[in-house]
Amino acid sequence: MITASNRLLTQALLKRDFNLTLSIPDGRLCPPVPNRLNYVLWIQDILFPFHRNVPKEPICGLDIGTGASAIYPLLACSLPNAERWTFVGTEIDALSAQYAVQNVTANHLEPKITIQHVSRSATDESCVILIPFNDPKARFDFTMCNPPFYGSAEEIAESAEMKNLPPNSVCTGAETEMITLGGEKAFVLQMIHDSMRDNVRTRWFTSMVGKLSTIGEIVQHLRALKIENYALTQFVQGTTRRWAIAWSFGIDRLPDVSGSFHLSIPYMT
Ligand SMILES: C[S@@+](CC[C@H](N)C(=O)[O-])C[C@H]1O[C@@H](n2cnc3c(N)ncnc32)[C@H](O)[C@@H]1O
Repeated sequence: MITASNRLLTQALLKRDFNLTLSIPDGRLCPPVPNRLNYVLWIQDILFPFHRNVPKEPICGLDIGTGASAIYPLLACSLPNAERWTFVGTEIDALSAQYAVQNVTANHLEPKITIQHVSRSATDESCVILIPFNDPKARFDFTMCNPPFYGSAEEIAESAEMKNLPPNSVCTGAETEMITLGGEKAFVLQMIHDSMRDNVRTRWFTSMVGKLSTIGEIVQHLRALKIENYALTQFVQGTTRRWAIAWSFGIDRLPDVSGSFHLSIPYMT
C-alpha cells in the first residue's frame, strides 16, 4: 500500500515543479518523481544527442504500462519543450487505465496524450508491446517502460529481507504492477522479440530495470540476436539505483555510457 506521505510528496512535487495535478487510487504505485524524470530526460538525450538536430516536428512516444499516474507522458508533456512531445500510453489494468485517462484530462493534455486500455488476445498472449498497429503509417520515435520487476510474491519478500525491510515496504503497488511471469528479465526479453516484428515501427526501444544483473542478461540476449546498436545508463537517486537500456534497428548511434558502472557479461563469440 502506498503511504499517505509518499502520495502527498509526489503530488506536491508535481504541482510545484510541473503544475501537474495527480490522483492515484489506493493500492496502486505512487511514482517517485526524480527517478521518473531521470528516465524522461534520458529519452530526450537519446532523441537529441548533444541537443543538436532538434526537429521541429512532434515526437511520439509509446509508454508501455503507463500506470494509474501516466507519469512519463505527464512529465514529458510538461517539459519546457513540451510542444514537441506526444504520447500513447498503454495499460493492461482497467482501474489504472481509468485513472490514467482522468489524470490526462485533469491536466488538459488530451490533445497530446492518448491512453489505451489493452489486453492480450489469444494470438498474442505472450506479447508485451500490445497496441493495434492497424495504421500502416503509424510509427513511434521511442518506447519506454517500467516493467513489473518481480516474478513472484516470494521474490518480493526475499528482496525486502535482503534490504532488511518489512515485506510490504518494497511492494507499494498492486500485483499486476509488481509481478510478471519470469520477472523483469522475461518481460524485457519478450519486448525485444516484439520489437523485431515488422509492424512495430519504432526508432528506439527502451526499458528501465530494477536489477543490474538483468541488464547483463539483456545485453547478452541482444548480442545473441546480433542487435549491436544499444545503449545503457543508470539512474541514481539517494540509495536507489535503477538501470535502463535502449536498442535500435536504425543507424543512429549513441555515446557509450556503460563505463559508468560495472557490467559483467560472459564472453560472447
Ligand atoms: C511497475 S508499473 C509502472 C507504472 C508507471 N509506468 C510508473 O513507472 O510508475 C507496470 C505497469 O505495467 C502494466 N502492464 C504490465 N504488462 C503490461 C503490458 N503488456 N501492456 C501494458 N501494460 C502492462 C501494469 O498493469 C502496471 O501498471
